[in-house]
Amino acid sequence: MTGPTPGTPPVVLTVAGTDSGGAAGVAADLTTWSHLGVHGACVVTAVTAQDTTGVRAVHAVPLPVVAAQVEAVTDDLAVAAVKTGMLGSVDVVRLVAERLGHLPLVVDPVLVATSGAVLGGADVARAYAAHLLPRATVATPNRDEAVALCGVEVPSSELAERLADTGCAVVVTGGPEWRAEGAVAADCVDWLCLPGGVPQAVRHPVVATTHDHGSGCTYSSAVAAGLAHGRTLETAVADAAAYVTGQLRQGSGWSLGRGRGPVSHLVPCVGEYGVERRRRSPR
Ligand SMILES: Nc1ncnc2c1ncn2[C@@H]1O[C@H](COP(=O)(O)OP(=O)(O)O)[C@@H](O)[C@H]1O
Ligand SMILES: Cc1ncc(COP(=O)(O)O)c(N)n1
Repeated sequence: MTGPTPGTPPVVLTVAGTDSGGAAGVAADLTTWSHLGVHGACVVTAVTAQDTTGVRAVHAVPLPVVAAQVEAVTDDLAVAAVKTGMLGSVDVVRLVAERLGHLPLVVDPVLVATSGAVLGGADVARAYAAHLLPRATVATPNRDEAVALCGVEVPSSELAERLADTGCAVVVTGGPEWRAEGAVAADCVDWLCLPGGVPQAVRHPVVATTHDHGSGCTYSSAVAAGLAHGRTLETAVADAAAYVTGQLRQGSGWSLGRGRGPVSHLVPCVGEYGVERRRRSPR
């Protein structure tokens, strides 16, 4: 059997919702992947009418249409990694677990938007814990989502440790903790824990910005790109933090929208922010 032609990019699939404001969801995933040298395929689970101030309406794509998109992609393309964003229903969580759970899988358990809108209820949180986290390579909840998944308010390091007991690696991201403290700390801290391991702090510089809508989607997509390029989880997580920090910095002087503006999805500023534009996979 012959492999792909040299230079052919790995394929990464997002299963996620759309954000009409272009900050989060499928838009964030595909732009991140175009910067990080992977080809992005997309299965749309929900259409949201959303801007920087909130979510006005959600239309769930019917389950058979979600399933047909999954089939169309997997029948034709060699998917190297999958990333999930807003799944929105118990049925879609189960579908992803059944049809895509055998692939390298980054699960961003989207339950609450930056604006506070609920994008997945308690039943969806339970379905993630029961069906999807045990099959994931890594889950990347923010602190609020980790609390919803665990059902307890404990420090982020402990949330990561508890969730890793479901069988996947976990990164509890730290952006909102920093915002809640109301003061500008020097570092953002994400907590990484491997199953059976000890939580490790992944630190990166804080960016003072109100343009952070979509940062969680951007981060988890960057992790999936790293895995698709064959990097270790630790390297993929560190690279993703560097990437999202650069994109947050690039948009920090912007004034887009009346709420929390989009994280920059423009091409990374290579020299200024120290972010490599593209690293070729050694295929
Ligand atoms: N102001 C910030 N400065 C630097 N990094 C940030 C900032 N806000 C979020 N991040 C980083 O962005 C990534 C996504 O985190 P987070 O904002 O918690 O996701 P979500 O959008 O799901 O709430 C994490 O690596 C987090 O540390
Ligand atoms: C369709 C969709 N997917 C994901 C998010 C979460 O992103 P954020 O936490 O930045 O609001 C969102 N708001 N909308």
